[in-house]
Amino acid sequence: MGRFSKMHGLGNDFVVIDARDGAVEMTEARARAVADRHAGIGCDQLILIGNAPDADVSMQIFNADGSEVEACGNATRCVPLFVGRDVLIRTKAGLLDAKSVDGGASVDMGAPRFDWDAIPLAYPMDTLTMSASWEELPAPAAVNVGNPHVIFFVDHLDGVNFDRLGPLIEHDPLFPARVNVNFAQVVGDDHLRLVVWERGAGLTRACGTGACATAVAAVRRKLVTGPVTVSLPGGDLVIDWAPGGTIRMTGPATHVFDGEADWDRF
Ligand SMILES: N[C@H](CCC[C@H](N)C(=O)O)C(=O)O
Repeated sequence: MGRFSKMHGLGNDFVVIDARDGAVEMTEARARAVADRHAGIGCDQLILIGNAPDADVSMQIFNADGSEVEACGNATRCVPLFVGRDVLIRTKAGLLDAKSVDGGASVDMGAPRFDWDAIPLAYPMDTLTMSASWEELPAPAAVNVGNPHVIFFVDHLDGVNFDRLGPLIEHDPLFPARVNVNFAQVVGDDHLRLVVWERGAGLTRACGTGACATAVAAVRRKLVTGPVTVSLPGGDLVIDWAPGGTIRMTGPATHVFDGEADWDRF
């Protein structure tokens, strides 16, 4: 039997498995089965916390579709709560420093990347204003914050067909690793609204890396000045970034319940 915690960041929910005392073999199929909201435990992402030679813990991230990915902002804020102290976390995207704050955590998410082949895109392109468009959407920006994001700034979020445009863009061949699709509206000089269609998970109530990527793109386009409040359907995050620096994300983290499961049954 293995211990897990059900946790979430603004309603973006996770099954966090403790693999520090014994390895848990995670496959795409097993991650999908655990994440299944009818036949499994149910989550947007499955998080495996293990040991690391160069950090307090390691973190592996699996989307609900089973795909293993490099970064998850909302889950990163849950790790100090899960471990019980401030932690340095080894991830596929690098070392992340996560510190508990009242009701959540503040995380240094590292430096954003903008080169077309770092997003990645299938061919060279300006990533501040991409020479690509989808139906009525304006030309987007693209940012990698450990994982790939494309960001559309629209005048009004109401009326955007997320369920149709999200998967269409997620799977566009311009994005060889697929992409997280961010739909943003500027509501103040330090305030954004954001809805995210997540790669491998679909519409979620919040996306931490999406908030980071969108705030960075908005600062680059001079649409806002930092620190930026990003209002997602599940609540607000504060993102602080200036050109040349790393991204500081601050926001809630919630522990719901603990459980035990026999992972060989999934
Ligand atoms: N769907 C993302 C991973 C989870 C990101 C999100 N839940 C967050 O809080 O950053 C991807 O495939 O890159």
